[in-house]
Amino acid sequence: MRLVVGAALVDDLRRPRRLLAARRSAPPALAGRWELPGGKVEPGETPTAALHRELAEELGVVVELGAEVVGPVEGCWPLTPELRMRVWWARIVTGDAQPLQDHDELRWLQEGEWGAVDWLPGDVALIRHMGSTASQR
Ligand SMILES: Nc1nc2c([nH]c(=O)n2[C@H]2C[C@H](O)[C@@H](COP(=O)(O)OP(=O)(O)OP(=O)(O)O)O2)c(=O)[nH]1
Repeated sequence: MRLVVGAALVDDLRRPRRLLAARRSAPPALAGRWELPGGKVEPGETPTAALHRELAEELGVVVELGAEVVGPVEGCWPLTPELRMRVWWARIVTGDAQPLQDHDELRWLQEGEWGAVDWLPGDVALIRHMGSTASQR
């Protein structure tokens, strides 16, 4: 089982309205679908260090992490039989997010429209959960 980390990048950690979605450019089976920026945790790396590294590589940003979006399986969100993801709310503190690596488009989704893009299948339940918790704040 491999651990993936992802960031729910939002405009405001206390009252999230806009969420950043990233469109994958590869591999062909996943290209064109939308995901949270992030990636696999490398051996010897902590999950949050991996997340900061991936966000710098993929988007060119430095972020502040907020609370973890705790998933239903040992705190994780199951993606595939081989992959699980841990997710943190996050806010950009330095930089302007650009699709530098792995993505060909970024989109800030407005409040109430977080489900409006074609998310990877493993993300659908997570995005629905995040939308409902965000709207309760
Ligand atoms: N980053 C990210 N990956 C996701 C999400 N949902 C989802 O199913 N995945 C899957 C897609 C990939 O199979 C896997 C993440 O691997 P990746 O290929 O992005 O990781 P990486 O950048 O570290 O790349 P590599 O080491 O495999 O080259 O998790 C998501 O929301 N964010």
